[in-house]
Amino acid sequence: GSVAPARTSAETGRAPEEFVALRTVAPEIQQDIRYAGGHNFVGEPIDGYREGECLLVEAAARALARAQRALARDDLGLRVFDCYRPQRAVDHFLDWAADPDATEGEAEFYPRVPKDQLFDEGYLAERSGHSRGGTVDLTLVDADGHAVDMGTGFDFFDPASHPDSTEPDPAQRRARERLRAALTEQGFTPIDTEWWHFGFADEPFPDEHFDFPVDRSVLRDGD
Ligand SMILES: C[C@@H](N)C(=O)N[C@H](C)C(=O)O
Ligand SMILES: [Zn+2]
Repeated sequence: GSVAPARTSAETGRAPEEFVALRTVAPEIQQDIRYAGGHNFVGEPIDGYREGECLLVEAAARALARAQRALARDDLGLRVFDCYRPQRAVDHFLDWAADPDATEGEAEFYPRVPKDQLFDEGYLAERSGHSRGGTVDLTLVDADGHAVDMGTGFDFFDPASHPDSTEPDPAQRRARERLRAALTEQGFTPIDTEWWHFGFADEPFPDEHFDFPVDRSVLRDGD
């Protein structure tokens, strides 16, 4: 008999088999998945985050595990804020950006850049590398597991968060360079606007933007 064609992720609502939970590959990496809860620039849980769990393509997860091991030799570690991001979450960001009355997060996250410029200025993307499963937002933690001071916080959309900004003090700038070195050594590429954002260069799905939910039950081993 004939073999049925493989059904796509869009048809099944499940993740391609390349996706894993970072927790299973690198349980020592801290996770604070901000879009699963209300402490983010929108001020509410973001569409598609059924749980606060870092999902990534396996090659990127293993590269992060190597970065974590290298940093541990200097009593440092990693904390991820976002990993795979469904397209419906990006669409939630777009809807939020179009609503001039939704300004709850302005003081904490974008006090100097008007929200209608966040996409044009490169702080948000209509088609994000996060939806391909190889991109991460993350910071350093110290030996006590506390976040290292990077000068600005995660998702502080502002020129001071540009990795090469001269606004942070020397220790903060060194911390950004340490994070950047740890990630680029393992095959990740930084961007110009956000010190916390890195894309895995050798990604298996360079042209896809997935929309399955953030939920371990969509993974190959999740049922
Ligand atoms: C929203 C922020 N955490 C981020 O990831 N920005 C980049 C540009 C993106 O949305 O891909
Ligand atoms: Zn990002």
